Order: sequence, then structure tokens, then C-alpha cells
Amino acid sequence: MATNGEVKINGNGTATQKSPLRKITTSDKHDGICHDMSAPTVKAQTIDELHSLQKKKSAPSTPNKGIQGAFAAVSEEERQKQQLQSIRGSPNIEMDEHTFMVNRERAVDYLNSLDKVFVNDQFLNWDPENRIKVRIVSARAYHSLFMHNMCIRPTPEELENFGTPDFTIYNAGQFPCNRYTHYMTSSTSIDLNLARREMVILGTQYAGEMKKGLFSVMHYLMPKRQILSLHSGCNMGKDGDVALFFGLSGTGKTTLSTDPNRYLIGDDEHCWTETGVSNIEGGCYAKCIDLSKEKEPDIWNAIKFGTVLENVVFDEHTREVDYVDRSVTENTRASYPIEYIPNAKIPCVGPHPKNVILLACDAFGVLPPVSKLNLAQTMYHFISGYTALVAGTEEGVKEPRATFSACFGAAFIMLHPTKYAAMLAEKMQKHGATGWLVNTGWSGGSYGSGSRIKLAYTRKIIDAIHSGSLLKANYKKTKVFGLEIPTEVEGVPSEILDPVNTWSDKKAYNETLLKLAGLFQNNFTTFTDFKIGKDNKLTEEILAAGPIF
Ligand SMILES: Nc1ncnc2c1ncn2[C@@H]1O[C@H](COP(=O)(O)OP(=O)(O)O)[C@@H](O)[C@H]1O
Ligand SMILES: C=C(OP(=O)(O)O)C(=O)O
Ligand SMILES: [Ca+2]
Ligand SMILES: [Mn+2]
Repeated sequence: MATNGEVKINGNGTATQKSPLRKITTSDKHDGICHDMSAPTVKAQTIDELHSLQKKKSAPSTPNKGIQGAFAAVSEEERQKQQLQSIRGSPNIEMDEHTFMVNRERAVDYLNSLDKVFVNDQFLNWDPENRIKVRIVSARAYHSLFMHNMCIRPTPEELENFGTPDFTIYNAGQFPCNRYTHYMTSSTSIDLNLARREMVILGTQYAGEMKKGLFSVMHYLMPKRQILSLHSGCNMGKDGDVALFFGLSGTGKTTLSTDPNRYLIGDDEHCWTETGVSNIEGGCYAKCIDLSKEKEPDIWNAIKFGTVLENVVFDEHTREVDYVDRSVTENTRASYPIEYIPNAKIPCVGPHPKNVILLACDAFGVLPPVSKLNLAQTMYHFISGYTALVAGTEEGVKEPRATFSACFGAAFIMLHPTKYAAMLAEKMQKHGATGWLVNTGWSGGSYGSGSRIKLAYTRKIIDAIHSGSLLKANYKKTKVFGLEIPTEVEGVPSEILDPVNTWSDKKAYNETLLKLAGLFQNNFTTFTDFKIGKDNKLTEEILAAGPIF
């Protein structure tokens, strides 16, 4: 399926007691169909409408008994605090236990109807102390191979002693959910149940749902252990300097963490503990639209036997892939085991990060190619989670659309964004990490008039961050966003470092800058009522770290 792969999880973090099924009462409509009238149907057409319905419902009152270990259910009070709908911008909605079971049974029945299913037993997290065991039951070899590549592969001995998994996925993606089932707005549903430790996939075959669903589970489990889960890429230099690359889909986490001069720790999902960083996964999931051997040799070479290519168009006779073809989707992908990258760091762990790079693909073309951030600015931009991509395939879409996704992962986070932000601030402070904002998007104008910043320039900028030379550069402060921008970066034309220079229409530049600043300000209004750190100082600084105009 050609989707962008953001997960929609209908989860429920509580255990439940089996309540007797409601009796089905049929309607008197004489159309030959048995209508279940025992509960009113959900009329919502959109996720927003569903959210509003959800808020009016009282929280399910289910006792939390019998769940042990990391999955221990939280108190009702705590649970209410953690309600997913309190996370603005989250595409997830809370689902009741009964509906979960309806979908689960549908998926399991479908899988049971097949001659064979595929079962993967694998691990998540290279940190052995905080590793979980996952089982993936799927109908298609494609899904099984994908997870074989993406999760950590056990040794034959580890497989022998695998035991009971901590979490199980039932992937019945070829089979739709039933649109008469409560909450279903389409034939696609990805349901996550933390109490049962299960995930059910119906009606989508986008493989990314499995990995991102498990990532959501980690976003719940890890913070409970004071471990920060991160939607970021991660690599390490020869001297052991670690960099994190945060960013929404398509901003460059995979591309920039895959760097021939550095060790790859991982491209998408990490944990930051008391001892350092660890990759959650055992593979990478690279976008391959317009992939070229010259610009991205490591990713190009990783596409070989064993790699799963998704949604690409290829010649059926020569089997040659046309990476430029976007007729299926822009979101073409390659999934390969991390060891397909020659300089992967195995085991995928490293020391505390030195640089925290926030990536934004600014299709408005007003954010500088690179800015040095103070801690408060880093938090402001981390909580904002901005990017603006352009709909590449939709005709007539000329205006960039801003996306704000808290912590660069509103779809995956399970707690309030400020909880993750507070942990990040504490860790960055403690280990003296520097924050950076890198625009991998447009320069010289917005989408339509300007062009995307050359990957070669972005790589030079990243090189200068890694080497420490950028820290020592001369800086000036930009108007409105108040960002510190360097006057020179080796290998990058100096005039592009301040975006105002690259726009021929200065009036349009100023208007676009103010427009984007307004969008930032508007988005941040939900976060004015929070506290980060022990006193109010950092909180006040974060609130002041946004655009001023
Ligand atoms: N200046 C740039 N910096 C980073 N990526 C760029 C740049 N210009 C073009 N690209 C392309 O943008 C895409 C970034 O996607 P990817 O690295 O997969 O993002 P993510 O892992 O964050 O989803 C790649 O296809 C890459 O080739
Ligand atoms: C795996 C995905 O993430 P990203 O685009 O961040 O690499 C995805 O969107 O399906
Ligand atoms: Ca994504
Ligand atoms: Mn990626």
C-alpha cells in the first residue's frame, strides 16, 4: 500500500475484566441485512470528529490486575494523565477493549484460514538490559522478511531459548477491518494493546506500520525506566563522538546518519540511557525516490539480495529499478539489515551524544541551512517538531504545508511531549551536548521558486558540526526566529547561510518568514502551560525561545 506510513494506533493501556457481550438487537429495517442496533453507530468521518466523540465518552473503567514487569499497568489517575488525546496532533485514538478484541479475532481468524503463516521471533534494542522480545505473525513472506531485516536477529542459540515473547504482532494486512466495527473510519486499522502486549494490523500492507508500532511500545516502556526513546538517526565518528539526527519523515535522518566517514549506529529509533545510546532496531528503512549511486553510495550498495524494495517500479525483464518513477508513490523504500552498511557499528551502541541535530525540511525556504541552538531553543524546536514538505505527487499543490509533530514523533509518543523534552534537556545539559537546527529543505525561495538545498552542502554542514569547527565559527543572530547562524562553513557558499541573501524578492521573503513564525507561535500555544526541569527558569526560557515579531 502506498501510504506515508504514519501509524494510527487505537490503543488502550489498561487491563480489562471480561464483561459479557451485549445482546444483539436487530433493527426493523427490512432490507435483508441484520443490523446490530445494540449500540449507536459512530458517525464520525474524520479523525478529528472521532477525537471529539472520544473526549465525551467516559474513560473505560477497567481494573489493572495481574500485569507484571515493564508492562505493569499504571494507576487510573496516571493513566488519565497519559491519555493519548491530551497529545495534540496525535493521530491516535483510544479504543475500548471490546473493539480491540473484535479486530484481533478478525485478524487471527484470517491468519488461521491460511495454509501457512510466517513467524519471526526477534529482539528490539541493542542494550541487553533493556531489550524486549517480539513475535511477528504475518501472512506474507514480504512482511516477515521486512521484520527480519528491521528487528535484531537472534543467534540460533538465542532463538532456541527464546521463550515467551514480550510483545506480539498479528499482521493480517491483506484483510480489511469491518467498517461496521466501532471506531472504524476506513478498512484500515492498526490497533495496539499495551495490557495484552499485542498489536493487530488490518487493511494495510505498508510494512512500516509494524516497526513504527513497536516504536510506540518502546516510547511507553522506556521512559518508565528513565530511558529516553528518540525518533532519530545516530552515528559516531572515529574518535567516539556521537550525533543524533531528529526529524520528521523525509527530513534526512537516514540519509545523513548513513555517512561513509562515520560509524552508523542506526537510522531511525534509539534510546538514551545513563550509559549512552543504543539502536532499537537491527536494520534501516531508506527512502529511495531519486536514489543515485553518486549521491548515496552506501544506501545504493545496500540494495542487494535480502533487501526489501517497496513500491518501486522496475523492468520485469532486466529487473532494473527505476528510482525516479513515482507512479506508485513518492514513498518508495528499501529495508536492509544494518550490516549491509559497511561501517555499521555492531553492536549498535555508543557513548553519550555530543551533538543533537534537529532536521527540518523547510519548503518555505526561510529557515537558515544551519543554526546553533542554545538549550532553550533546542527544547522549543524539539517540542515544536516542525517540517514542511510539499505533496510531491498531488498536482496543483504549490503551497508548502507546515507540519508540527511534537518531539518529531507525535504519532509514536505515549506520554505528554514535555516529559520527553524534560528528559532530553536533562541529558543534554548533563553531557554537554550542543543543539543544532539544520534546514534540509528550500533555499532561494519557497517550493516553486527556490530549490532544495544541495545534499552535498548539507553534508559539508554536518561535517563541520561533527569536527567541532562549526562550534568555533563566527555567528550572527537572525531576525524573528533569533537563530545564531555561522558566517562561514567550509565547502558551503557563504551567501546561502543567511536565507535573506538567496531570495531575490525581499518583500516575499519577509512575508514568508512572518507567516512561518506565526504558524510556529500558533502551534506552541498548547504548550504554554507546562513545566520542564526543577525550577521555572528553563520553562520560561523555552517559551521565550520561539520567534519574536
Ligand atoms: N539537502 C538534503 N539533505 C538531506 N536529504 C536530502 C537533501 N536533498 C535531498 N534529500 C533527499 O531527501 C530524502 C531524505 O529522506 P530520509 O533520509 O529517508 O529521511 P528520514 O529518514 O528522516 O525519513 C532523501 O531521499 C534524500 O536523498
Ligand atoms: C519508517 C518511517 O520513517 P521515516 O520516514 O522517519 O524514516 C515511515 O514513515 O514509514
Ligand atoms: Ca515516519
Ligand atoms: Mn528514515
